[in-house]
Amino acid sequence: MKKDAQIEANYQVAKEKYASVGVDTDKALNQLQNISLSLHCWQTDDVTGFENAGGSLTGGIQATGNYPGKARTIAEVRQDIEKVKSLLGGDHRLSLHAIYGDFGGQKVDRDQIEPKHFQSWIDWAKANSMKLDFNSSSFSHPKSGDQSLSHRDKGIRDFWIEHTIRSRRIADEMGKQQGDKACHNLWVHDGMKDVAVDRLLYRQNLKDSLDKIFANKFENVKDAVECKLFGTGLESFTVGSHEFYMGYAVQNGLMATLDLGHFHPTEEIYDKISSLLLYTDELLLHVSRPVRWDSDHVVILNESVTMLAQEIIRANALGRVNIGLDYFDASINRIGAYVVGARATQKAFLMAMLEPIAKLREYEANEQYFQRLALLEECKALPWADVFDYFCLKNNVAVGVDFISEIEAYEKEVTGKR
Ligand SMILES: C[C@H](O)[C@H](O)[C@@H](O)C(=O)CO
Ligand SMILES: [Mn+2]
Repeated sequence: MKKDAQIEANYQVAKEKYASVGVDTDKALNQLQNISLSLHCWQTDDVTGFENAGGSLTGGIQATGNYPGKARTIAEVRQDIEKVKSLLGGDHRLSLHAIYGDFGGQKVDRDQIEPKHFQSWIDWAKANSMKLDFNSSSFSHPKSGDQSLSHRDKGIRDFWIEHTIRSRRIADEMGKQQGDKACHNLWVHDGMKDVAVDRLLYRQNLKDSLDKIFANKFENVKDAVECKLFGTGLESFTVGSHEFYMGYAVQNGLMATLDLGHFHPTEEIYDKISSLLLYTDELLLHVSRPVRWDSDHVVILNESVTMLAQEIIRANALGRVNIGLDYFDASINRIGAYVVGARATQKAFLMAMLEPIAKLREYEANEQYFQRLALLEECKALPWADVFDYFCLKNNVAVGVDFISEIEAYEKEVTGKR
């Protein structure tokens, strides 16, 4: 049998198997088609950007490894993203950091960035049927130090307030031109390496800076604030903790950003979804993979991601969750890393959408807990991978392991020559 015909035949068998437990695979495929991941531009170049290409990455984050082929120019970042896009079914967004502006070789400081520095991105995104999201960048700058928006020095705080207001304005312009609100994510690394005694002061400063930043509403922006447990070199105190930002988001009608790597090592973010969504309209996710710390390993189909997707689908919250990716691995082929993580996220959502949720709910309501557990276990072995292959086939993107050779060819022709 020809390969495509085999995929179709496998899908028909899978469809029947799922139908026997009350699941409509065609419906799940339609839902998956409409999930837009926000691809993070920084996987292409190890969070370097175009403001200070020779500078080091600061702010408690690290991209480890030195695999050849890192993107060095805007053209190369775009070329890589176009390649990634060609290997993913569905329509996806791109999340840009403020350091990725098209500065035309000029030195433009962070408190000077303007929408015009991102116009070529807006045009490129439009030409590639992508929508944009945006992030202010507090790291890798002489004024970053250990604190930015919470610094004791008002001059430093004002610099970062100006940067963040400008970043929101850029997101607004993106949202306006693409006819769809852009998510703006605010994460700052602020903290201390050793015991802090005046935690309240720094948190008051951060709150005051946020009040100034969010004093204006931008019509085309969905604002999010991202907490963190700690950064490297800032292990003892993080000003923007989960409680801090959760309180701020709820009080001010913003989104909280949940990054899988920003919590205690055994803490899972899936269980935060149904609590947070009782108090905020929407959420932003940073799908990542922590290994012992916020190491930003490539996302794989692990329990944290499958449980997160399940919780979102079970809570009927797909329309209230913005799904961003956030990992950067410089030790393996970067495009391969990008695609593995994005596909793993799509697979997790598909698996969640293929759950026989009505039956599981019925068991739970009847206190039939053995039956609930048994069906959950059986679901793991249902042929979801055949449904995913069919999704790729229908989208005309590489099926199964075929994307490996496509990425090898891209390495040979493009990234390997950089
Ligand atoms: C580039 C960063 O990873 C990103 O802005 C932020 O979301 C983060 O997760 C920092 O740890
Ligand atoms: Mn993040």
